[in-house]
Amino acid sequence: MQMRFDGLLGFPGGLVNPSKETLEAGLSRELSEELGVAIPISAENHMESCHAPASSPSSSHLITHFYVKKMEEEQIMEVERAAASTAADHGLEVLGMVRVPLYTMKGGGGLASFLSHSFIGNARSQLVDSLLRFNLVSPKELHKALTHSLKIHTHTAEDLQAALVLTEVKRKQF
Ligand SMILES: O=c1[nH]cnc2c1ncn2[C@@H]1O[C@H](COP(=O)(O)OP(=O)(O)O)[C@@H](O)[C@H]1O
Repeated sequence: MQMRFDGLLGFPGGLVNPSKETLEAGLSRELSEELGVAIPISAENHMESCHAPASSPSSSHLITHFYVKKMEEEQIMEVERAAASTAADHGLEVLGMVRVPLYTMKGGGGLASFLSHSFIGNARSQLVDSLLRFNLVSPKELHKALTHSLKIHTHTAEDLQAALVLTEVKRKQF
């Protein structure tokens, strides 16, 4: 996945005008810009399509098309290297590629912690669905990780409150 320009986690991709190019050609183009390498995409890689949640008036008419492509570890490492060195969007639209930890540690580190971050649109559900569909994590493990994520989320809210108090003290000083 990637850290987007807006600080949210999401998948590489972008806007495609279907009257100008096919969805797969558009996705390959976007991947070249964001990952720095050409990755062929075919209709077989298509997983699902749905209306994008209306976060802004312009996004209310968008349909998201989700694709998954399996790659060898060496290919993934090549993508990671290119994404940080040759990708046109690096440091602008994309702040960095991130791997998804597929393990959960006792204290909730790993997948549970990863899933408690903030994601764009329904990217979290797309991730969970893919992990289940490709048997990368068992339903039981995922259930445990998500339950733990909810607990981490509560803790994060408390932590944010504490950080907010810090700014209040500073605000009164200036
Ligand atoms: O990885 C993703 N998963 C699910 N939905 C996404 C993802 N990335 C973007 N979206 C959806 O598409 C909308 C437009 O995304 P964005 O503003 O990032 O467009 P762009 O990537 O073409 O610049 C978002 O509001 C969101 O609903």
